[in-house]
Amino acid sequence: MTPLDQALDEAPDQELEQELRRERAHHEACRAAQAAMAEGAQEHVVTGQDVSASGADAEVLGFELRSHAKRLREEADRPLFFGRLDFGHGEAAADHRGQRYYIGRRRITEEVAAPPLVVDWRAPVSQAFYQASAREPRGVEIRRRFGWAPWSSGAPEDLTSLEDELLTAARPFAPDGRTDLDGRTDLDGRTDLDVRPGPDGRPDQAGRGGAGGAPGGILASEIERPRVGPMRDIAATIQPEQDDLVRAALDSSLCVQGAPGTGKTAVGLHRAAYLLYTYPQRIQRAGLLILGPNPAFLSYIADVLPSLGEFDVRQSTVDEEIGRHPVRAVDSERAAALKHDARMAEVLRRALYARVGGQRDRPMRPVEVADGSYRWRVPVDELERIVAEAREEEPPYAIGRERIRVRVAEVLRGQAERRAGPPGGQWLRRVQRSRPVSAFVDAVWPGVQPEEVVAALLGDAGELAAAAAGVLTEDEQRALLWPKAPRSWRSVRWSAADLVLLDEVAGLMDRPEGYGHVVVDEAQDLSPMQCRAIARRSGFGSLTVLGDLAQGTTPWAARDWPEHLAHLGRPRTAVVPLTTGFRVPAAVLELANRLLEPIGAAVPRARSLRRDGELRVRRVPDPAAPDLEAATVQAVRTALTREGSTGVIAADEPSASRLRDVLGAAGIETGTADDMGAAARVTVLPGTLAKGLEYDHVIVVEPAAVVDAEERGLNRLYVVLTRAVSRLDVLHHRPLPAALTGSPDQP
Ligand SMILES: Nc1ncnc2c1ncn2[C@@H]1O[C@H](COP(=O)(O)OP(=O)(O)OP(=O)(O)O)[C@@H](O)[C@H]1O
Repeated sequence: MTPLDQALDEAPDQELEQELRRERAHHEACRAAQAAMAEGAQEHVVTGQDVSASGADAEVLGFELRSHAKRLREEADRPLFFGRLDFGHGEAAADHRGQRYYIGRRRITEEVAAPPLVVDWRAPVSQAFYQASAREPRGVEIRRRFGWAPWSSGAPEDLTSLEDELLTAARPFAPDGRTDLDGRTDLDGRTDLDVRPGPDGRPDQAGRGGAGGAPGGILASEIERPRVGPMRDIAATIQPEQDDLVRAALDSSLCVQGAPGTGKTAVGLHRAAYLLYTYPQRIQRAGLLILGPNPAFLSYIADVLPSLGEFDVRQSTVDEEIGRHPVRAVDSERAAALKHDARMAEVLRRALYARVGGQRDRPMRPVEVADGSYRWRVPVDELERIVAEAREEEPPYAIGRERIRVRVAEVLRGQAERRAGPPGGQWLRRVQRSRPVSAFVDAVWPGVQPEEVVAALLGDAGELAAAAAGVLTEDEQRALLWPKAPRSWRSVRWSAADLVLLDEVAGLMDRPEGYGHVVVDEAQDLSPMQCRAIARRSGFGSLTVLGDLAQGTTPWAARDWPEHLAHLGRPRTAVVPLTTGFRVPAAVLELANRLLEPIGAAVPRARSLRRDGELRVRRVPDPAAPDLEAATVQAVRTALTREGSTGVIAADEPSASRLRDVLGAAGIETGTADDMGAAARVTVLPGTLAKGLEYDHVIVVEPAAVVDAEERGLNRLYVVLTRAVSRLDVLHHRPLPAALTGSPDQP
């Protein structure tokens, strides 16, 4: 029994009604304050435009204030809080003794200096809302959760229920955890509901790891609500072990190994919002980047941060980040795998630095600079020393060039100084840029483009052999070589994997400006070379790495975290498991978990919080359907009789588009994975795009074809089967993959 059920059981209805009325009144007050805040922001827009110093300033300031005002207005009809904390009077309550706080997505105040009507969920005091338990109440007497009628933009919010957990009891609980304590609480004379500690009378239900037990009523209905459209935030129901990750300090990098549906993506996004709130200066200066696997996934998660009040976060894919050129060529599987191999980093480094020192057939000559009636001269042995030293220091390539220039000029300055006293800064700059010095720099440390280096390497067997000696076998070198050298590096048609190589070389030349924090989702799928590209972009910042080794589907997917984290430049990062599943119902998870052994990934299994799911496995033809297409139409029609979204997942794009046609012919409107905004309730997608997404009802068509479609087909099937929130239909004509039926209790 949930606390609310219990409360309803024992508290007279009118008492609950009265309490709801009081809370609605508080919400009205918050609403009014929020409207005033929005109005204030609007006034700032006007004054901001008037007072700013220049036209350009006015434009920037005006834009920012306008967007802030607009955001506040847009949030106007959303419930403004989801929780409440009533602190007790004991020592543990510290500064919050006797205080009551409402917790919401945004801070709301009547005036700047007044205590807030609603505290931001990310504020330090709000942490108790997520972490306090009967075992460790953190000074909290009552934690209240609010249940709102499903909210949709434009409709007024409606508070329909509330649920209290009594964390500090007046008398000790009985040894079996049950108690007949009344727990009557009277805070400020405002709360007079009879509430008993925890569901089942168990005081520690809300204890740490509470997510492993049966969730309470409001949490359960949040987890089990039907899904429609894009992903939503979980600020109201973050679980303690998720909260630990969300609130980890900015300086520490994290790696989360989490089974499907354990909330990795949700944790990553809420962590981003937390960091922006907690370290505004550091993060806003350096920026925060969220990396996802593909545009369909990015459009699925796009609304979460804005709904938490954060609009200025870059959400992108690795391919987009390193996309210096459009992709206009396709590699063989072998060549692509080699280009993504970590050994390429060394080959490229050698290829670039092979240019340093000048050409062997052209001996070095002294550098001579004319200066009025003088002629200054740097002899060859000195020049050789300068180049050797700079090379040994291994600076980024572009900096190496400047170092040579400065040091040669320095020798010349010494000579001039001995003759005529210290020359000025202008003299030095002129010498540094003089033609003989520049010609020397160009000869011994030539300026190059990354494209030039990569094209020369892949287009010339001799150059590749020199750079890859002892690193790649001859056979591997042959697989990498282009069939014919391009006429110029400017005309090369680059493949996706070539862009990774170009980024590596660009990174050797200049360190890219890094982000303050990068959240990397589906990180198991990155290649070592992609990991290096991310490491370069987070040099002085930290990383949140989210993934699941069992869901690795690329040819280069990670098989263990420590090695992968080393490629990401964070070798000693702790790997934290998440195992409580919030998406996939137990019956479905049990089926999917059968794949874990044949997949061979050493990962902890998920335990589902959901008991409500349905799983149907149907072999076609059967009396009701002559083939898979007819069975799919039937399954979709049944799915449409229920609430929520439906995803039809086929092995590849040709089969998905055929199913789209068949469903269209049957009068069923369908959408594709990347049009989140579309009205269609049915999405048809290939297995390759299913990663990270979820649908209430999933229909998997021909699992054996999913397995056959690619090298890591079993991993792909594991991903595909774990997309279902409530119901999974498996339709097959071919026998099911043995890995699924292997266990005695066949589906
Ligand atoms: N604490 C929570 N309260 C309510 N819902 C939650 C909670 N944690 C996760 N969820 C929901 O569970 C679902 C799965 O979460 P999410 O997509 O973040 O999992 P994931 O680990 O990234 O899954 P996958 O590996 O399959 O991509 C989402 O709908 C998310 O909103």
